[in-house]
Amino acid sequence: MSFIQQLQAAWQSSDSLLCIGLDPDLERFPQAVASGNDSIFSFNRAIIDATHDLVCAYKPQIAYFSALGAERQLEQTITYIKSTYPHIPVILDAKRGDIGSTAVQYAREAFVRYQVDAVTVNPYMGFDSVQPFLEYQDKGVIILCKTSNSGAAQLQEVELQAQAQEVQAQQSGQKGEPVYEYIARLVAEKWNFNHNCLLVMGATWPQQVARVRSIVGDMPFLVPGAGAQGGDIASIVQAGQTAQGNGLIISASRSILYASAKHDFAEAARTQAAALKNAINQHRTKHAAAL
Ligand SMILES: O=c1ccn([C@@H]2O[C@H](COP(=O)(O)O)[C@@H](O)[C@H]2O)c(=O)[nH]1
Repeated sequence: MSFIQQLQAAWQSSDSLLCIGLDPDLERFPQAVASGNDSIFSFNRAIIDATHDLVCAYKPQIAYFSALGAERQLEQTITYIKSTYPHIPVILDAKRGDIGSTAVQYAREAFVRYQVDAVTVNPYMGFDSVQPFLEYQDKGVIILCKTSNSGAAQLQEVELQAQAQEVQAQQSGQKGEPVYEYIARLVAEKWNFNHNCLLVMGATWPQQVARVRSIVGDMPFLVPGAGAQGGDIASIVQAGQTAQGNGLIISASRSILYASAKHDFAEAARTQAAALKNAINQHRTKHAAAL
């Protein structure tokens, strides 16, 4: 089964577009969890068990594990999801991008070592840096397009103009195409030959999400920035959903993981996740509960 098919099945069975980001930060763990062995895995497992019926995906961010030398606990977390809730796709947020020979190793790291279903990739170094990922036809390759952070505008909003037309365009005051739109077009028209590409579109940019939706058709978007970064749920769902009422993997990490710093953290995470799932569904034109 391809990643896109797996995602469609997960959207349908969970009736949810919500993804929970697994960004385990020891300093924010409840004391009883932080002091145990394998505390990162124990924390993640409690969150996963409390929320598995509310999500269409989980998204571990690799830096939170590798910074502590806790790759073993990342493997344990992924294996736990795959063995206990095999219908839930796992997205590794790694934002890899390097020359082709190194990209081959990054793709192996994600898809062979960690066995995840999809990985985030930075397109800045061009096609040869993304190609090794695209060759894993049944895996998802989620390419940064318009990221959720405020600094994203510094590069991704820069307007491009074809050189021959540049002077004419400047004279007429005509605007060029922003970099993020160019990336969206490039991915949709040239890189998606295996039908395994998705785009990262930050929840903090609803206008840009609507614009890119009009360029790439039904290509799914990973939408980080709901929750702690303040992305507006109504605007993002209205801007990004497809005619089928899906097309979005809306991700939140800290607002769910750290809803409580006490012994009831997993229960509090469930309450937050359920509220976010329901808020998203309120703005979907079509979803299972409404049919
Ligand atoms: O554009 C992007 C791409 C990735 N991220 C990642 O998502 C989570 C967001 O965490 P919150 O606590 O929900 O803010 C984090 O792992 C980022 O590395 C992003 O924020 N924006």
